[in-house]
Amino acid sequence: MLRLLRTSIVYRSAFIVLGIALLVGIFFALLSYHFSAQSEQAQARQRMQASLSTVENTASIACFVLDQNLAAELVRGLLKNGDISRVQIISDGKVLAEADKQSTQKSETSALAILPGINASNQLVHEVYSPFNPNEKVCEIHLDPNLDFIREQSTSKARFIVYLLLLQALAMASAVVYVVLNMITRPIKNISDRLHTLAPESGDKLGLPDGNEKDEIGQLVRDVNTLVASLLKTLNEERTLRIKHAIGEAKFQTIFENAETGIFQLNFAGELLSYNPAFLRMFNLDANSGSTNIANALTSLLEGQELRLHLMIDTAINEARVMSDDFYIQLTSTAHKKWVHLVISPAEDGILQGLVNDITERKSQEESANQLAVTDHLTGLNNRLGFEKEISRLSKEHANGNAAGFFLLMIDLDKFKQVNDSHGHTVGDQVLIHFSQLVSNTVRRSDFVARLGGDEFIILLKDLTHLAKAEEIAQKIITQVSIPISINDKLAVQIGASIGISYTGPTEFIADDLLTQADAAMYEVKRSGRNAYRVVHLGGHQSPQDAETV
Ligand SMILES: Nc1nc2c(ncn2[C@@H]2O[C@H](COP(=O)(O)OP(=O)(O)OP(=O)(O)O)[C@@H](O)[C@H]2O)c(=O)[nH]1
Repeated sequence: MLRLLRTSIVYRSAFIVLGIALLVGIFFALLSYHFSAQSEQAQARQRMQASLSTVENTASIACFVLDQNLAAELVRGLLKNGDISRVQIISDGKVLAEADKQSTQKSETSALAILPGINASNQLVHEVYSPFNPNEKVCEIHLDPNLDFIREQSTSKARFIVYLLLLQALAMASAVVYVVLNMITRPIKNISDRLHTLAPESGDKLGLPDGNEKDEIGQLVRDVNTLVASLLKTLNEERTLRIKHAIGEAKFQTIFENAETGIFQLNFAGELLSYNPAFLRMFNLDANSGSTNIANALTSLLEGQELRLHLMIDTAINEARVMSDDFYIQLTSTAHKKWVHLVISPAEDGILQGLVNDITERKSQEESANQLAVTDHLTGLNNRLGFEKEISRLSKEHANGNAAGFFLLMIDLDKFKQVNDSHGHTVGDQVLIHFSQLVSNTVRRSDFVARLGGDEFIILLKDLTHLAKAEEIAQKIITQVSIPISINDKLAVQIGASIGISYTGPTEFIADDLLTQADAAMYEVKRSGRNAYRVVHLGGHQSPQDAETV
């Protein structure tokens, strides 16, 4: 029952209407019962008065002559009136005649209780006057109302009204049920059933219920159709977007997986969060390398360059910009050094994204080009540019306090012009090549040899503080260069070398002084007869051990 009330508008509305009708009916029944009791009592009094009027004359005579029989007859006659329960005729304080109905006394209390508008005090007392003298009272007639009778009368009237009201309530409830069922519930149920089977994707719409086209239900159906159409449109748009998104994702996934460029994400500590296969290939890693090794691949493989990497990360985060730099990686599995170009940019919160490309080939081409730029094409030694770069590098090393002292030997060949003049430039070239090999074989691999131009050479004897060793090398060169050089086993040419030697200590470094003074020393040798060496005494500068001027 409760479930029906909860789930059915018909039952609920019928129940409510019936309940209200019953309450209203009970209220009006009580009201009508009260008023009908009042009116019944008044009518009873009128009827009693009417009965008295009919016996007025007879009573007057009976009292005047004190005829008890007539009085008794009168009393019986009056008692026939259903509204009267007891009759007394009293003359001069004595009861002339009296009679009552058996049940009157018994039910008086209950009748009083039921009928608040009627009580015993409603006794009707009628004075009777002499038939001959209208001013002479001869007796009184006391009539008690028959309360049971009056109650029955009023009750039956009230019951009739209650029945009528109940009938009306029932009729109203039925009407409400009918109206609600036919005008509200059934159309709504039809709409609901239709909605259950509706296939909006095929363009289905709810039909307008007959007779409801212009009312609220019709409006509801139109609104539902509009809502369904708009939902369908949104669903279609979302589906299209999802498909596009899926296609896009698949494309990007393919690019991500197949790209030759390493793509990765890392956190601010430089730990990898995600990476593509190209990234693993680039760093000679694979799925078996272990997650920790992979996560730390960048920082561990860029050993010695972590500072630059973290500087890139910090700048990318703090200045929100794209940072890039070249790094080399020394892979354990291969002997060769690999060069990578790293691009890092901030992505989402706490995450950076990056690209890494293998630039080993480009780097080696660059290195070849750089090498070519600093190489003397005839002898394969460094050229003037190479020398200048080396001096500049050493200058930085000294500035950082990372350098030891070294000797600079400025060499100019003696009588080389004659070779050219006598045997031609080709022979001169061969002499230059011979000399460069001679010098290269005399010094250590870590020393630096350059041809500044023409027949001018320079040697940097690095990490050397013993002048004796420098002098020994200078002397060795002078000795060896003075041995006639055989050209194609057909010709022997004789040259010599003048050498100026300067020195710089581990801390102080003035490149121009070093070169100028070595040059000056070399010219000094030239002036003094050639084919010898001279050591510059660098006053004010730290002198080499056992320094001396030769
Ligand atoms: N074969 C050849 N000769 C060169 C080259 N570059 C410069 N020369 C020549 O080298 C000579 C160098 O001149 P000098 O140093 O004055 O001649 P030198 O005979 O050695 O004179 P001293 O140094 O005074 O002994 C010149 O004749 C230049 O033309 C080169 O690449 N090949």
